Amino acid sequence: MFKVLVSDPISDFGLQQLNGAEDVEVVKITGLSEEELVAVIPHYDALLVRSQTKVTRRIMEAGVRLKVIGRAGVGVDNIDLEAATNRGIIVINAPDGNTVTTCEHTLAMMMALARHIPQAYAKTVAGQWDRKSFLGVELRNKVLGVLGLGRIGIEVAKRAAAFGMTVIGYDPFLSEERASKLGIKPATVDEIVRTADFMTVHTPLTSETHHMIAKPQFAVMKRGMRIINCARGGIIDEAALIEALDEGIVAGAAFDVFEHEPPAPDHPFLRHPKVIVTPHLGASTVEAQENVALDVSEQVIHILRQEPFKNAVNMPAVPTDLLNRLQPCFTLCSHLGNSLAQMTDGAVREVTLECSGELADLDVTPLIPYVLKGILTRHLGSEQVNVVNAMHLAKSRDINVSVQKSLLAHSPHAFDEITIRLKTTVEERWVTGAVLPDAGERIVRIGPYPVELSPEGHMLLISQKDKPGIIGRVGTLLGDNGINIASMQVGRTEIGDSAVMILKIDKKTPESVMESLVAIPEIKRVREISFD
Ligand SMILES: NC(=O)c1ccc[n+]([C@@H]2O[C@H](COP(=O)([O-])OP(=O)(O)OC[C@H]3O[C@@H](n4cnc5c(N)ncnc54)[C@H](O)[C@@H]3O)[C@@H](O)[C@H]2O)c1
Ligand SMILES: O=C(O)CC[C@@H](O)C(=O)O
Repeated sequence: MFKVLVSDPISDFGLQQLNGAEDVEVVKITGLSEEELVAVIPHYDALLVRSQTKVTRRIMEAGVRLKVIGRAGVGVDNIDLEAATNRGIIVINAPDGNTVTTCEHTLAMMMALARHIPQAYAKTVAGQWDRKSFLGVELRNKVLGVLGLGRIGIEVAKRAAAFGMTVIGYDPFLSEERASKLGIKPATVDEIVRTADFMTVHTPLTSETHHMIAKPQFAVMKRGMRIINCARGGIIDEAALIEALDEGIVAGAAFDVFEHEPPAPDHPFLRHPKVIVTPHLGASTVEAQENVALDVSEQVIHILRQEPFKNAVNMPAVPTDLLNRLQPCFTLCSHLGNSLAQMTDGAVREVTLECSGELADLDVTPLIPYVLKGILTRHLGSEQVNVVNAMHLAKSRDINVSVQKSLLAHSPHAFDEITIRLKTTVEERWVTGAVLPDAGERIVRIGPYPVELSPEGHMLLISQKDKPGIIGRVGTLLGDNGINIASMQVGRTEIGDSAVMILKIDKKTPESVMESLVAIPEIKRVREISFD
């Protein structure tokens, strides 16, 4: 039974799939301190959060069973991603579910700012009929500058056009072509601050976007600018903004997010007459909360059941079509990597993935973590290595990883082949595998020797001279020691040259038997290979 802890308020409707799963137990405990989370987390396989819970390294270190952290929303700045990756914990988010909701909140803030709605409301309900203090401005014919044209920024730009606004924008990943299709005029940050009437930010908070709008930008800003931030506190320098408001450079600001949340009671935004605020409500609609909860619940179940999943933040994104195409090869890659590591001596220096057949024309890099997981498990143990941290572990050990097109441009067979080459400090070896249409996973070559092996159980891999009588001697030796041979294959390249003998055996071979096998003069090397 998998245990899932939900530590922030998350839509019950959205959690129904988790609640209904027979193999999952969901526990909801909100408002826990770090200390309290550290105490309870060892019992859980998954943790589901919104933005309140800060998932620290300490919590992850205590989470000995923790496999996945699900963020019901977009931003993962409340999760220590590096710690998660190091510990092999998958972090997933729900990037699409709250896009429109947050875009609509941004527009609501922009209109409230243009027409002083919160200030006018406060005065009206306080009994004052003040029609003079709240002269607003129209959005029509104004220039809106959008910083960050991802999911939310683009939705904002589309709707702003309907108000008759001219939209200019900056995003390092926005091509001229896409911008023109969306009716957005590309501009630099400098051009935006100098020319826009309204400006809204929709970037993540990164070292690059931190204080992206600060003193130097306010110094050249168009007078009367109105600024909206429904993305992340810290993108706009709060102290510099207050100065710019007081100097009359900025006419008003609408903030949903703060550098520190919740802001201190004496935060200047909370009493500035030109600032309107909401308490991080951008994603707070029934629809968005259901969407994000449904998304993360579904993915968490997939991850716990070891099924293919999407939206991992600490793993490269793979398009669904490609994922479906590569998915049958994932375990094969782990098995190939694992068997190769067991047959190779020395410290791993280089790993190469070569594919033939249809695979040769695809981006097969998503297979690499599976190969590395198989290889590294031999030395680091299966508890320490998984597909999330395998790349990180390889990098930190200076292992060079590459993908090459197979020298055989096309597979000699009707199926795709995957070859893994491993170079260590002392030797280079390679194995080839395939997922056969009728038989499933198979190792089809060990080095140059053709074989057909299902990667399971225990095998003895014996390198020998191709001479008569050796098979009999090996069989007798194993039989005398009570080791049953389930099947045997022999591979050779040329008669009388070197050959390999692979014996599937029912149990592990004692060290003394291994020594006796190596003592047979024609046998060059013996390796036992076990699959979990
Ligand atoms: N207030 C809320 O409740 C709420 C809700 C949802 C999302 N958000 C936040 O809104 C922001 C945007 O979310 P999204 O879903 O659109 O994300 P997104 O990833 O789709 O878009 C972010 C865009 O920012 C761009 N970007 C990155 N660095 C930039 C830079 N230096 N200059 C200009 N552009 C840059 C990226 O290229 C990307 O296109 C995030 O910070 C997210 O956490 C807030
Ligand atoms: O959980 C929330 O309400 C905030 C969500 C928002 O900040 C996000 O990044 O998705």
